[in-house]
Amino acid sequence: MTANYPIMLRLEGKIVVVVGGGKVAERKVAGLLGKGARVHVISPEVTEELRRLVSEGMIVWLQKSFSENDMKEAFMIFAATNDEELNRLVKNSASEHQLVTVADDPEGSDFHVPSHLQRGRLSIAISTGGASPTLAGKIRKQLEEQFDDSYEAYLEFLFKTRQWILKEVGDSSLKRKLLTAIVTPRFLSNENRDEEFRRLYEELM
Ligand SMILES: C[C@@]1(CC(=O)O)C2=NC(=C\c3[nH]c(c(CCC(=O)O)c3CC(=O)O)Cc3[nH]c(c(CC(=O)O)c3CCC(=O)O)/C=C3\N/C(=C\2)[C@@H](CCC(=O)O)[C@]3(C)CC(=O)O)/[C@H]1CCC(=O)O
Ligand SMILES: NC(=O)c1ccc[n+]([C@@H]2O[C@H](COP(=O)([O-])OP(=O)(O)OC[C@H]3O[C@@H](n4cnc5c(N)ncnc54)[C@H](O)[C@@H]3O)[C@@H](O)[C@H]2O)c1
Repeated sequence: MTANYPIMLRLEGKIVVVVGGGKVAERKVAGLLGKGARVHVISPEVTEELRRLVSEGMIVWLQKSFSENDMKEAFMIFAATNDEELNRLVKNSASEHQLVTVADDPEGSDFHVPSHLQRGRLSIAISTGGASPTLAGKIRKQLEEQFDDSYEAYLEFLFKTRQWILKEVGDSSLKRKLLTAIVTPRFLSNENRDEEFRRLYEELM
């Protein structure tokens, strides 16, 4: 088996085409919301939830059967109909430069959607390479407990404080000590991180 290459994609302004409007399409669309993508759903029928998103202007629905022209501008394509042959046609109609995932053919897909959890700037993705999406979901739930909501504020502190250290601290040994110290329990579970950082800085200076 050839290993997959994991990346975090930025979809701002990109057109993402979802062919099919059923339960799977609905889940994939849910994962795309808030990522800046322009989502186009191509399907004669869509679920109630997808209709709601259309009426709120969150996604565009082309109420029709799939044709090749529908995906000319697409950066990324989800073939998610309940028709195996049609899903394969979608894959074969795409250019080599378009990323296509086929809902019922992991081996024939360019990428898989991983299970995912987000805590502000922290993003954790889990993939089983198509072996068991259920296991991926189970691991996500375990990680959601380990990395709880408090990580969002902690990551903001790390971001801001790291930027400050990189800009203000010239001495490379002190810089390394500070960057290591902020990633310890002393800062993870602390209400007054900024104050604690000032104390640490004075200790190490
Ligand atoms: C992670 C997640 C993301 C998302 O969908 O956003 C996701 N599937 C999720 C759930 C889920 N999917 C299925 C079940 C029913 C139980 C079961 O079959 O296990 C459940 C469980 C549920 O519903 O809870 C059925 C299923 N899935 C695929 C097939 C086709 C096949 O295997 O041939 C079939 C059989 C269809 C049939 O019955 O014929 C294929 C794919 N599903 C993937 C992703 C990609 C591989 C990811 C990986 O392996 O890591 C891949 C390859 C392609 C892709 O879609 O990108 C999301 C978990 C969210 C979470 O809980 O966090
Ligand atoms: N990848 C995954 O995570 C995953 C999970 C479960 C199931 N699946 C597979 O995904 C497929 C879809 O499952 P589902 O539960 O969403 O099915 P569904 O029956 O709920 O939806 C199918 C959708 O395809 C649309 N469709 C049918 N013909 C079309 C055409 N010619 N052009 C455009 N749209 C068309 C229908 O209107 C409908 O909206 C199945 O093959 C299933 O095996 C994948």
